[in-house]
Formats: sequence, structure tokens, C-alpha cells
Amino acid sequence: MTEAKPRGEIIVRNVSKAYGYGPFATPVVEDCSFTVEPNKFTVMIGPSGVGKSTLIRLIAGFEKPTRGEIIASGKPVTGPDKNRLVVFQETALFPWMTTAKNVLYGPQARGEANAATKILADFLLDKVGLRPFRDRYPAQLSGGMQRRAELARALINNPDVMILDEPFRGLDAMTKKLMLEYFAKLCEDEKRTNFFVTTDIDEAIFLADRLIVMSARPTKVRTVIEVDLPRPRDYASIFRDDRANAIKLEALSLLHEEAMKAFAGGSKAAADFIEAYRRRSAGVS
Ligand SMILES: Nc1ncnc2c1ncn2[C@@H]1O[C@H](COP(=O)(O)OP(=O)(O)OP(=O)(O)O)[C@@H](O)[C@H]1O
Repeated sequence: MTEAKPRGEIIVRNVSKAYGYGPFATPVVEDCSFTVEPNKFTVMIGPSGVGKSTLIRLIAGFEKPTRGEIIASGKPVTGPDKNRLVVFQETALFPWMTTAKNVLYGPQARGEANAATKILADFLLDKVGLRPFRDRYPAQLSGGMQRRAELARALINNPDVMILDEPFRGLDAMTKKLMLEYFAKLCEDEKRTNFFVTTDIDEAIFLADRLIVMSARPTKVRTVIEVDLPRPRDYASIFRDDRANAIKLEALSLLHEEAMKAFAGGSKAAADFIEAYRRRSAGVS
């Protein structure tokens, strides 16, 4: 009897990644282990520049770890796969293709486009509110519309896991709030495994079932917090809840420590500044 594969589960086991060789090697990820549980929304949060996008590239199979292994849906990751799709912070829509053609790109490139995928593309365009814009080009769409088109372009491939690297970074505050509410609703309907990376704590808590807080570079897991808040969630009122505030406080205090370490980055002057700052905040003269 064959064992059922845990569709969408990702196991990152003792993974390290360094760039460069020998004495010039820069460790970015070090002995990092965590699990992305199937059908849950996992958010990774950490200070800027610690190595979150590096971990995404490793999980997506664009790069190989220096040490350790990554298992996705029961199989070792050896390269990119349509079951692990990444939506990046920068738009990756092809500017010369219409919205509908962009959405159909995956099936088309694999030679799988047919009448059924065209119907699915229109269904997804409807779902992300872009049906009236199906024949427009990316430059004719707003930033929020472009992100929705990218979501549809990923979803048409029905991936086991959606990997999202700060997909709403750079959007204005109002569009970001609307996108977050829209995306949360989409995910509640879909029940898929999502792995989402951000530096924004409010966004993280609003979306997450589990929050993975990362350390300074070379990064590893600092802690995992279960975000056991009821759904559906309301972005405007989520922090009226005591539990949401307790999670935010816990995560922020760890992130603050890690950001300070990342900021010091080996510099004696920066480390002295941080120590003085810490003593002043703690009321030590
Ligand atoms: N191909 C590469 N070669 C050398 N160094 C790299 C390479 N890719 C990333 N780095 C370095 O690894 C570190 C981590 O980068 P990474 O983009 O993974 O961080 P991040 O946490 O995603 O940052 P941000 O939140 O700002 O996007 C950075 O110092 C970066 O300069």
C-alpha cells in the first residue's frame, strides 16, 4: 500500500545557504527547520534583508541549499515545479500580453491550453474582479489589478502551494487594505496551502494561521506562534481583540531584538548604539 502524500506540506530540514565560496562565503540561512502545514496559511515574518526571499527561492527550487533538504508534498525539491508557484513583490506579468493571455500563460507554455482552460481563465478573472479588463495590457491596469491578475495567473495552475513574497509591498495603504481583505476571502474559499512572506506585522496576523518569526542573518526560526483567531477576520477591527494584540506584542518584541541585531551587522559602533538604546529603554543609566 502506498502512503498518501501530504499535498501541500513543505518540510524545511536543517537548511543552510551561503553565497560565495571559501573564506568569501556569506552565510544567509543557517540550520533552519520548519514545516508549512497543508491547507494552512503560514506567514513568515522577519526584518528586512535577513534571508526570507532566499528561503523562498530554495523552497521554489530556483536555488539549491548548501546543506539540508526541503521536502514538498512528500518529495525532495530538486527544481521548480508548477505545484510550488511563487507570486513575487515585483510584477511578473508579461507587458506584451493581455490580462487573459497572461492568466493563460502557464497552461499555454505546457501545451495544455484548451477550451476548458479558457473557461477556467474567465472564471478566475471573474473571481479576481478583472473580467471587464481581460483584453487590457498590464500597463493599463492599476497596481492592485496587476496583483490580482498575478494571483489568477498562479491559481490557474492549481498549485499544491502558493508561495507569496511580499505580494502587496509598494501598494498604497488603501489598495493594500482592500487587497488583503480580498485575498483573505479568496483563501478562505480556496482552502489551499499558502506560504506568505512579509515584514508587516498587521498583515501577518490578519492572514496567518501560523506565524514563523525569523532571526537576524544568518537566519533561522526564532519562534512559531499559532494565530488562533476566529475567521472570517476583519482587518479594520482585528486588533480590538486581546489575543490579536498579545500575539502582536510577542512577535514585535522578538522582531525588534532581531532587527537590532540585523542593524548592528557586526559593526562595533552600531552594536554600541544598540546597547545604549537598550539600556535607555530599560531605564538603566
Ligand atoms: N545571489 C546572491 N548572491 C549574494 N548574496 C545574496 C544573493 N541573494 C541574496 N543575497 C544576500 O542575502 C541576504 C538576504 O537577502 P534576501 O533577499 O533573502 O532577504 P529578505 O529577508 O528577503 O529581504 P527583504 O525583506 O528586504 O526582501 C542579503 O544580504 C542579500 O544581499
